[in-house]
Amino acid sequence: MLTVQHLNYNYPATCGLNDINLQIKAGEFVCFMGPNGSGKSTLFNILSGLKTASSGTYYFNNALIDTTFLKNAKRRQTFHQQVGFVFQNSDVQLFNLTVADEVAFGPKQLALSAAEIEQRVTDCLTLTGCSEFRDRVPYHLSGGEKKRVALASVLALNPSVLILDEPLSGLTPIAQQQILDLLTQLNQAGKTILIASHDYNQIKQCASRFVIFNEQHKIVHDLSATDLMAMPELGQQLTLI
Ligand SMILES: Nc1ncnc2c1ncn2[C@@H]1O[C@H](COP(=O)(O)OP(=O)(O)OP(=O)(O)O)[C@@H](O)[C@H]1O
Repeated sequence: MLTVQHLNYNYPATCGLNDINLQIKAGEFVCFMGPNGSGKSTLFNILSGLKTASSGTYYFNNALIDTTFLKNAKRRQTFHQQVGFVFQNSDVQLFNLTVADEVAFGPKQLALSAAEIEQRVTDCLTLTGCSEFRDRVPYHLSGGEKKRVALASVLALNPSVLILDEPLSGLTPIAQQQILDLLTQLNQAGKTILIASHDYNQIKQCASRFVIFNEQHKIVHDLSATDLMAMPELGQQLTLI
């Protein structure tokens, strides 16, 4: 479904990603871990089409996602429908005056009927437990509520892949568990989930695969949750990241 080959990304003064190779199949739940600045957000920006690689290739469902692909408005829109991105900072993502408008924003770009849009909004707010604050200003919500609204707004496009950049950071344990339960439910319903997290003990309850970066912006481990569980020393290292 997603194939990345020899991918590099260079910021003006520093390396962002260093020869990344990755293949992700539909239905996987993959957790990306690594020290601060190791490249997780940079990779997520590329996988979600917000940046393009400096070199190397990224294929989504056999389409090469490069600047030429992303310049085509129709293809770009279809791609963004299929690959949803929940940003690390919800305030960057939420810009509408009400929660309901926020969730309706994506479907409105798809030329759906008003009834279909309302149905999607209601369904996504229910799924994420946000119905009770549908008329509130997103900016005034708590961190956990904002995160669930951001997720609802992405789900409203019904993407097959969900990419979430540290969705648990800054949330209370209860809010974290709500997000994890929701992601598990979405994965069981067939969504492919890619998540960045610093909390191995928490994420190991739901991820089936772990991709670990090092400080040189390279992938140093790519292994199943089962294989990782058989490596207690590595598991211990991950709890310290
Ligand atoms: N906008 C930017 N301009 C210049 N350098 C950047 C920019 N964004 C990231 N970098 C650099 O690219 C490298 C990878 O950063 P990235 O944000 O992808 O790491 P990360 O693994 O997501 O980190 P964290 O866990 O702290 O979120 C780092 O060296 C970082 O300083």
